[in-house]
Amino acid sequence: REVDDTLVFTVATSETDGFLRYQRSAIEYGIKPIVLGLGEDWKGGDNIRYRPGGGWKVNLLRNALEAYKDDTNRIALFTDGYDVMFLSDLSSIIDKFKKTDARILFGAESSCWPDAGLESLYPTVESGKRFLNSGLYIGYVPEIYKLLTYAPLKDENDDQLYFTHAYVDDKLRNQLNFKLDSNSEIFQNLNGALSEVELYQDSEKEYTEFKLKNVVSHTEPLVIHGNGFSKTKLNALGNYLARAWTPEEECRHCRWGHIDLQKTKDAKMPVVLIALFIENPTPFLQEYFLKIGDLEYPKQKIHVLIHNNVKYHVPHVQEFVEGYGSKYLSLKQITPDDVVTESNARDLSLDLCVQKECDFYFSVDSLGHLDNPHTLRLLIEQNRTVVAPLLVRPEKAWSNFWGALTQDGFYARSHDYLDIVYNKKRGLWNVPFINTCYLVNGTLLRKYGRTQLNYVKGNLDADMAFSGNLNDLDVFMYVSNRVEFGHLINAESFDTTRTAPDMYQIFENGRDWAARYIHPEYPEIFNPNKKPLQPCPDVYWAPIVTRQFCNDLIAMMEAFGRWSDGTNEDNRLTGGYEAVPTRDIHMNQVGWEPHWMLFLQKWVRPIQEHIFTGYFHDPPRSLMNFVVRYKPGEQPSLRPHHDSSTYTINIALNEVGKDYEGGGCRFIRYNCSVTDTKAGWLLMHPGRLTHYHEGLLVTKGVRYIMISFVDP
Ligand SMILES: O=C(O)CCC(=O)C(=O)O
Ligand SMILES: [Fe+2]
Repeated sequence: REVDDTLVFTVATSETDGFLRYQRSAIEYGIKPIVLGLGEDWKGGDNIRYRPGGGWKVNLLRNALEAYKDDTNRIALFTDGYDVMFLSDLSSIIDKFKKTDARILFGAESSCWPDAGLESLYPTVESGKRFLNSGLYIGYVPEIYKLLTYAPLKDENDDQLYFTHAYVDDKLRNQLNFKLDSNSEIFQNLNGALSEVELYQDSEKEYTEFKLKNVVSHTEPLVIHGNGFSKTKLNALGNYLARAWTPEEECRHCRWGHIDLQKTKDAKMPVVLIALFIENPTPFLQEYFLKIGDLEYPKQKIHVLIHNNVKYHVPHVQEFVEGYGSKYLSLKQITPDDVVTESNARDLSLDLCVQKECDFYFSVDSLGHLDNPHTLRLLIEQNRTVVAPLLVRPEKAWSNFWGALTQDGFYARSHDYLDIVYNKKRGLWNVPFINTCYLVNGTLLRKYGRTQLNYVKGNLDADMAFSGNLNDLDVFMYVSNRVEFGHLINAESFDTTRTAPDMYQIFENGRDWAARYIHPEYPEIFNPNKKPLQPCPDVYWAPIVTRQFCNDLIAMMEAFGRWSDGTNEDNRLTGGYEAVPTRDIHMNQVGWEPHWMLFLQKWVRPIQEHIFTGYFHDPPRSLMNFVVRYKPGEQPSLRPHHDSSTYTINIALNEVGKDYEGGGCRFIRYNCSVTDTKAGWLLMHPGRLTHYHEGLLVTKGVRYIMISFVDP
């Protein structure tokens, strides 16, 4: 049959990511291209725009067609191999070709290249594109053979120019019945036509798939060519086309090449170099390291390199190195004292990976929290040259990839960016820019030396330089959101001149703040099967914050140090007078009032609503929020009083019996005391009338509590 007799040719010297995509699209539509040049050195010259370009392609094809040159009815289809995808089966392509009545049909484009001087020789067209592109063509073998032999062509000469000369020669064009596919009935060259193409869902077949339509010519092209500067667009379209992603089956190309390591013995697992970069002060760095340490992957297969550029973080790095360092195959540190730039450190880490004969290179910046301990294994199993786990700032549209680029290489939003970031679509996405965390196959590092693959490119930041260089090398960068991998930290307002700076991160990094500072048993108070603890009548008792919270809050106050003097005069208050003074520091004195108010709203108010039912006040109001210090010789107790509050919370910040002796709170009307307070637990009680109370005598050590008079 005609379809079976049709010869499909491409030229590819190596199996680049683009070539694999080409082959997969061919398999999808049952097309079996003959690949010319595989494994050979490229002999087609340095033709960037039409790579792979060059006369060599033509000469290879001529040799391959020699045997068929007299087959009058045999058809041959030629496509480039690195930047092409099939969008349909061969019979549709042949049907459309036959309708053109041409014996040779080339794809068309809007610019006359490489010799713009030939423009005037081109015949005009009724509609569509006027100029020839040599990336895609089809024709009957005898005519194609004549075209390939009409003049001599050197390997390094330009093939497009060669074909153009033939086309603009009226006699030869007519003799060969040589036409251009000006309206993209079959061939869509993307360069210069980016705004003409759209994806659409074709639901006519057995199942829905994404197809391409040209909205200018109203055609549905069957082969697409991401020539020249349009390759990022082809990469974006390629996430859907050729059934890579379908509405029914979602990410079909996720399964291509996927490997399974779940049953692989530890000793057989690939060797990974994990490169950790702390380039700027970063909140929640201890948790970042814990998550690295918790990755479910044999540490005996992991080399670690840490580049820390921040003095403030030296103890955090040290903690990780002491806790985990000896478990890894090796661990190397570049410290702030070494004064190595980010790009240099990153380049060095690639070199180290090669030196260590790594199978994979895994880079994780301090902003990337890998909450999923399987991340490393899952990314290896995905089996791509470069793949990043999607990381997003919680609740924000800020992520570690860009879906599209502007002309000058900066961020542009792609049509599906938000769908991916919000996980409305899950899959594996070929994108032009990634950062923060990614896995690179070690073969890539061995294929390209550090002069080609590195973190330097003009004045660009290291991450943009790396992505730019990968783009230049035609290496695909995938980002995966097949599962949740983790999230991004926001370090924009992190101020390490403060004491306990992470405590101030409740707004920017709320999720991490809560994970570190909210007591893990906080939710228990809402457990319907449990009765809230009530040590005295209408005095409730519940865990709310962690020990770290308590320690950090004390540290903040002690670093500030200006405890009130315990007299009745208090110029911090509007009236300037305090009837029952304590030695204390207010939250607003350490710049922590807004943070505390959010804490009251998010974690204290729900307890109040749960316990004292029917009272609602959201957000809670509180003018008096302070830490009290009791100690013998200063102020060891507090005389009986009412609080000016609807309800009061009183959080113990340190431990009786360890940090101090005595202390506690006595509710006089009930003759009931809470003396076995627990650090991180709050007492909640009404402020007035019934709950007349006093602070009991501290006999030894220092007692700290945190007080708020809510809704005064
Ligand atoms: O020492 C205590 O636990 C009570 C403190 C108190 O009542 C207050 O600061 O208003
Ligand atoms: Fe009080």
